[in-house]
Amino acid sequence: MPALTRQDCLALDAADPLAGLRDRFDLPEGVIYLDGNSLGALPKGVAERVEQVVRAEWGRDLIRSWNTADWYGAPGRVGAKLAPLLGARPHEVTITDTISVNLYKLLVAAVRMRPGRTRILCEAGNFPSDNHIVDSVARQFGLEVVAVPAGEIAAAVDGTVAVATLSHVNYRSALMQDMGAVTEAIHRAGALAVWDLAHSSGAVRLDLDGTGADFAVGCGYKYLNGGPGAPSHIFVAERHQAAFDQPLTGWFAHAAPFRFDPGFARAEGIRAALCSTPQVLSLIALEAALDAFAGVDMGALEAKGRALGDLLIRFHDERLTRFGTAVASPRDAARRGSHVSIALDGGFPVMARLIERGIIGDFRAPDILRFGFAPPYLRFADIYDAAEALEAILAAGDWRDAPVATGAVT
Ligand SMILES: Cc1ncc(COP(=O)(O)O)c(C=O)c1O
Ligand SMILES: Nc1c(O)cccc1C(=O)C[C@H](N)C(=O)O
Repeated sequence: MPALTRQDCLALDAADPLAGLRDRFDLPEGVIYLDGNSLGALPKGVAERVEQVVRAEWGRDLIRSWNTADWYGAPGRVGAKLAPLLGARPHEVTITDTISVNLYKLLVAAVRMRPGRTRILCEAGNFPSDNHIVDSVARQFGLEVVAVPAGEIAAAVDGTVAVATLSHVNYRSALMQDMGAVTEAIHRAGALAVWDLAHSSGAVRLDLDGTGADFAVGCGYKYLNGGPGAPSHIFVAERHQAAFDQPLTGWFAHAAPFRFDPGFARAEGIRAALCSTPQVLSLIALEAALDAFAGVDMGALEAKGRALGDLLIRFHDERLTRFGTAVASPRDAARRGSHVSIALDGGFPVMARLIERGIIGDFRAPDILRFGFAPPYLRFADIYDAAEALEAILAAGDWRDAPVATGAVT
C-alpha cells in the first residue's frame, strides 16, 4: 500500500457524510483539538442559551422560573433528550451529579438488591475514581472487592458477586467491551451490571436496552460537549426502577418534595435517582449542546471515530515507530472507542510541545500520549497534520532534554 498522504486525507474529508457537523461548533482558529474525550468543544448556540437563562430566567423571572421555565423538570427533560443516544427509553435516563456520585448511588442500590452476596467485581485499570468508590461501598457493606481486567469480568463473575462494574471504553487504552456479552455473563451468575459510559456517550453507538444493561453512568463534559463540570447522566433500566433504592435520599428523590414531609417516600421512576437541587445552568448548557447531535446516526458517528483512529495508527506505523513509540490501543477498530493512545517512555514533554503548537491532546502518566477523536468536529486532515507535527517533534529529539514532569497535561 502506498504511504498515506495529506491529499488522501483531504479526499476522505470531501467524501465524509458527517463533515457538515463541524459547522455546529465554535472552534478556535489554529487549534487541532484532540481532547474532546476530556472536555468537549463548545457547540454553537450554547453560549446564547446560557446567557438567556442567566439574564431572563434567573435575572428577570427569578424563582418563578422553577415553574415558568420548568427548571424543576430539567433533569428528566434533558435525560429524555439524551436517551436515544444511549439506546435507552426517555424515562430511563436523568441528568444529575457527577459520575463518581452516581456510581456510588448505583452500586449501593445494586448491593441492596442482592442481599447475602459477598463480593463486588470491578475492572482493574479502570479510571481510579470508579474503583475508589467501589472500595468505599465494599467497606460500608463489609464486602470483598475483586478487581480483574475488563476482558476477564465475564469469566470471573460467580454466585458470590452482587454487582460487577466496568467501563464500556477504557480511559487509557480505549479498549471497548462487548456490552451485550458481558452483561449476559453477569446476569447468568445472578449479579447486576453497572456500566461506566464516560468514554462512550456521544462517541459510539450504544444500546443499553438491547444489551440488557441494568445500570449505567456517563459524562456530560466529554463527547457530549456540555461544558466544564457538566452534570453526569444516570441510567436505571425500567425493570429495576420499582426496587431502585439508592442511598442519597435527598428531597429531590422524594415523591412530593414540596410537601416537606418529615418522612421519606421515594419518587417513582427515574426521579428516584436524583438527590437534590439540580445544577440548572450546567443542565441547560448540556441541553443546548445536545442540539449538535440532532439527526445524527450514532452508528455513522462511531464509524467516523474509528476511521480517524485507524488513520493515526496507519501514520504511526508508517512514520513513527523508529522513535520507539507503540500503539497502546486495540488495532481492531471494532474493539476500540474513539481515542488512540500511543505509548512513549518519558513522553510528557512531547505532548507539552504539541500543545504549544495548538495541537491539544493529553498525557496519562507514566507513558501515554492520548489522542481523542470527537467525530462531529474533527477532519481527517486534522489527524494527518497532528501526526506530522508529532513526527517533527520526535525527529527533533530535543524533547528528551526537557525537564521531567509527571503530571497530566490536560
Ligand atoms: C471512566 C471515568 N470514570 C469516572 C470519571 C470521573 O468523573 P467525575 O469527575 O464526574 O466523577 C472519569 C473522568 O473524570 C472517567 O473518565
Ligand atoms: N474531569 C477532568 C478535569 O476536571 C480535569 C482534567 C481532566 C478531566 C477528565 O475528565 C479526565 C478524564 N476522565 C480522563 O479520562 O482522563
